[in-house]
Amino acid sequence: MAMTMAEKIIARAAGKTEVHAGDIETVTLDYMMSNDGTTHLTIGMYENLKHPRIADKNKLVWIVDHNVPADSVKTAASHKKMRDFARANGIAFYEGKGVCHQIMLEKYVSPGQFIFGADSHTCAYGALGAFGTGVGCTDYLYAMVTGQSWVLVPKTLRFELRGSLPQGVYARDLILTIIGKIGANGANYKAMEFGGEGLASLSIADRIALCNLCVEAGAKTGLCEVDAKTLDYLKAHGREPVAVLNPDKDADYEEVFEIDLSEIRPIVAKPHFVDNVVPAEECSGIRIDEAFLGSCNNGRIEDLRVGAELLRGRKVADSVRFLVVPASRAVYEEALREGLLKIFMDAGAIVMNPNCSVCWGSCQGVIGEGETLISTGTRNFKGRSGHKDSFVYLASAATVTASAVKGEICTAESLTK
Ligand SMILES: CC(C)[C@H](C(=O)O)[C@@H](O)C(=O)O
Ligand code: SF4
Repeated sequence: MAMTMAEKIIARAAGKTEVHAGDIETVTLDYMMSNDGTTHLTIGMYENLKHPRIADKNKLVWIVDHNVPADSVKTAASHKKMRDFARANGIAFYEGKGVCHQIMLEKYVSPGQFIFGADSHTCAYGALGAFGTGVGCTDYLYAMVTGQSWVLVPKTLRFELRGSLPQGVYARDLILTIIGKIGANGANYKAMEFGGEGLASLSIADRIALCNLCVEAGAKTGLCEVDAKTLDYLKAHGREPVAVLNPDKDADYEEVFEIDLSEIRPIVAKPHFVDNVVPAEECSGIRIDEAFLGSCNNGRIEDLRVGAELLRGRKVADSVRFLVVPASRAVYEEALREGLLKIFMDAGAIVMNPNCSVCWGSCQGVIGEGETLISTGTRNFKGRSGHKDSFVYLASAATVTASAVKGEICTAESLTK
């Protein structure tokens, strides 16, 4: 029987020729990523096990990215716990090198893999045709000890993309449009699969932004079909695909959405929910105190190029703190080489070290009572980026940068008019 991408990848991980939505399978993990959000808790549980053991240390990747460099004595202690454990057990360990998902995509993820991350946005790995999904630290611990876990094979929503995005419209606008359409629970425990001729027009950076936010519609994972762009990206990063597992033509989808990319427009998600989306123009004139360009969703070199291009010959408004945070050290170095960081600094932005920054909202750049942030981060929940009585709007790199210049929410198009 025909299979979706999710079914094919799970079948491979389960060592079977066929699985289908609704089956429960035991799977072998290809990688298990964990960050400083919860790893200290995992270690605590591990140390209480009667027979602690690690199934395969080479499959573990631990990354300190949320609160790095440490912002308190408490954080320093939990980082130390993670660092010491990683060293003692030979676990790949990164600290201050970038946001976990960006590092995974640059260095580890390959099509066909089944990957756990102790972080909800692990679904981003579908940009490269891998099944990535977020788990809590108890499930992580089980996988770390046994090398295996279980998965209920999800149903799939298919997104058939046509055409290409208009100039000045980005993958962030596309995924916010989709989330607005299906709602924050619209894909609960389902796979969101992206294909169709329009996919070819989306870069790998676009596909990462697309898959990364699928969890904000409740999805178990996001998946893009593997094509020449995927293989080029892998090659450029020195990797081969593990298995190209594109869906069968007559696979069984719960629903198929036809999306004409040329109809997508700049979108803003208003406080305090990601599916609270409106055309960006409807937010015009809302005063902002801070703007953030970064995160695992939009902190790649492509996003920094968009921001820097808009800032050429312009200044950040006096009333705005504009935080620019490359998603990884590789992105930072590339931005440095291309002269983008100089453009940001000359315009008055604050360029910071690669980390989750104010997307996470407990490290740096947090906003105060009554303040408003426009952000390329992933979430705008109440208190997400600072005080419980503050406001977070989500938008593309272009809308965020244009708003930083104007001091109020505006589209890049309105700035250049
Ligand atoms: C800290 C981590 C567990 C959390 C997540 O699971 O996503 C964070 O990265 C987030 O974006 O809210
Ligand atoms: S950048 Fe934001 S969404 Fe991504 S891992 Fe960090 S806190 Fe989570």
